[in-house]
Amino acid sequence: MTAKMASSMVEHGEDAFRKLFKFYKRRNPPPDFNEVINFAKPINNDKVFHYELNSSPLNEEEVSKAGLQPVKDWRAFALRGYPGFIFISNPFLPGSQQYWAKQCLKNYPQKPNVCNLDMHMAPAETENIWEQSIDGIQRKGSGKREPKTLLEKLRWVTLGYHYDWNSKTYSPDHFTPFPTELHSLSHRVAAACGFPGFNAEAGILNYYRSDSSLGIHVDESEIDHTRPLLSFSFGQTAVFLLGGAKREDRPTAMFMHSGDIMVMSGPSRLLYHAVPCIVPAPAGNPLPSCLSQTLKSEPQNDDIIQNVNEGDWKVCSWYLQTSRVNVTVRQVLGSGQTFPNTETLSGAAHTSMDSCQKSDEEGETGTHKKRKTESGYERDS
Ligand SMILES: O=C(O)CCC(=O)C(=O)O
Ligand SMILES: [Fe+2]
Repeated sequence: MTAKMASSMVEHGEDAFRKLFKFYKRRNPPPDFNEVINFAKPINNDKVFHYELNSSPLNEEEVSKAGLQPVKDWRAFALRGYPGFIFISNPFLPGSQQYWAKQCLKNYPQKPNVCNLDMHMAPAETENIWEQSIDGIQRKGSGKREPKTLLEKLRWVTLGYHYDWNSKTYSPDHFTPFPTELHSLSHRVAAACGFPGFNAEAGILNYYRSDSSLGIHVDESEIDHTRPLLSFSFGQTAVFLLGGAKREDRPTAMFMHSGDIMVMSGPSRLLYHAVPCIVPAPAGNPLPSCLSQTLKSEPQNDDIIQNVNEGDWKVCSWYLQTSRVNVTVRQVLGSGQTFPNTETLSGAAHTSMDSCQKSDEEGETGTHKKRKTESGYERDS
């Protein structure tokens, strides 16, 4: 292929990744999801194989405190051609996803964490996103058109080292404590996947409404790429596209359901990926059944998982009937590593900014891109 052909393909959005991204993003008529790998169903795909996890570094009690089944019962998969990529099909204990979903919707958007609303609202106005939204949500049943609540306007939240969407860097000057319970969950999942000592230092929560998408990108801002990137999803199902080391490589499509965990490590740590769409919920079944389950036994005081009260769950389940929350957890620095000096950082930022702008979906109105704006990695909603 000539360079001219390649650049014309990019201009017209015709490379394999863009083509598939647009295919799944289309709403009318809805796309055919036949080719999308569904890890929740018996696998009949040559690309997929069972992945053996290592349950020995963890005891059952430890994982159950975080709301996870014993590691030996997890259904973990790998994909041929993607070494280091691990997909764990909902390893959560019945009822425990409610706790994690509530943390994502009620607690993690709270200060000192940073969210998209902070970009154009005064700190006092984004102090109580949850409380401010409750009244509006309760009025919604009245039939009158109510304005969008802050919860519905939430697009992203950052934790720990707060990712700077403009410079595409983390900085030691912009750090707040990483939530301890999410650190514990991540540490345990990473250990089961062969990464003991994982240190959760940065988190990005993405809030997807039914028409949201996330553009093609690579997560390369972390300083140490030998540590895995973990991803947890709650709520509606998404189509996830996992591409190659080159932006235009043809991706593999898979469903990410509520409770699923993805680990991108080794050679897969720096692969291009995207979320072209949220899959419409089946008629009459707006909430995935794993989110309607309740805990089998009363949580103990030293458990991470706690009961979610009825009022809080009412709000969460209303929101999740039309939304998906994804949490990615990252270790930014290797052990003993420190941040490079600012000079080096700003140089690196320029390079990645340029490549990102070239590679994004021009003409896709508002698709959520890795070049983050106030509204997220540029999304549709
Ligand atoms: O929502 C997802 O599944 C992916 C999120 C993601 O790629 C990111 O936050 O970098
Ligand atoms: Fe990502």
